[in-house]
Amino acid sequence: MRTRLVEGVHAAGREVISIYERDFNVETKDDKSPLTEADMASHHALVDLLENLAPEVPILSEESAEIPFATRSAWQRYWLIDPLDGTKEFIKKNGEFTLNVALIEAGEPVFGIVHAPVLDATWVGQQGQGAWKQENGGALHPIQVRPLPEPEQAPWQVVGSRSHGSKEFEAFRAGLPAHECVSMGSSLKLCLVAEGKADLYPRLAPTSEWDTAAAQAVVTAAGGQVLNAHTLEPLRCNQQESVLNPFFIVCGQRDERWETALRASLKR
Ligand SMILES: Nc1ncnc2c1ncn2[C@@H]1O[C@H](COP(=O)(O)O)[C@@H](OP(=O)(O)O)[C@H]1O
Ligand SMILES: [Mg+2]
Repeated sequence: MRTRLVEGVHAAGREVISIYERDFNVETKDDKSPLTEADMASHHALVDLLENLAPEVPILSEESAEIPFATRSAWQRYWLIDPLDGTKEFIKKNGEFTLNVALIEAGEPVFGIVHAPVLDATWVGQQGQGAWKQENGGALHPIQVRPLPEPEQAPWQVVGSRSHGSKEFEAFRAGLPAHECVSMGSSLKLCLVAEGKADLYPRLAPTSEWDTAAAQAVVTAAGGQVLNAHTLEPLRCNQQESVLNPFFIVCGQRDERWETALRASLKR
């Protein structure tokens, strides 16, 4: 099943690339966010894939999200997909966009695939099994989060959005010890933490559950955590009518030094 899912997501990625490499239309959705032909092509390819592989499991996609909470709150397990995360990066043609497929069980992302077709990289995480990365057509290899370095050994690596910063994010950084900040689009930021290339991704700005679920499964299977920035409890899906996430932070380990900076940034 895992192999067929990864192959299917790669096939959807090839459809996305064929649109990326030519001129494409950009529409504006009701929430003012952009939508391209590629978002819809990927949505249809992924829905076909999942309906073929597991017809009994319902699907919630960013591009077909009008399912009332009264219906989906009864779902014990479902697929949650973001066919194209980082649409702004897709339009800017910087390659920093991803296809995202998560399996949610009782609100918890237990399996996830994140695929970046231009970068030819895929991350997979499965609860109880582990996390892996595949790049440049090679085999899947195991990944894990890294221990938080002591600041005198190496600066912490902090990742932030390329297109959606916030004053809370800047306030958080101001309270940290020595660190470097890298900007990146889409769910790739969570994957950087999962593979031990970054230490923290504070997302102190809005996102939706489909933006994070697949990569949360990768991060947690790699030994890290995706925590509500206020409660420091793991993010859960499908708990309420709104699909918006709370502000959150992605980390390898909890540590009093960044928790103090986080509390201070949220009080301002
Ligand atoms: N005001 C807002 N409300 C909800 N989600 C938002 C938002 N502004 C940005 N996002 C989410 O942030 C994602 C991009 O994140 P980043 O800036 O880290 O690349 C977008 O994904 P899409 O590209 O799938 O729409 C979008 O879902
Ligand atoms: Mg998205």
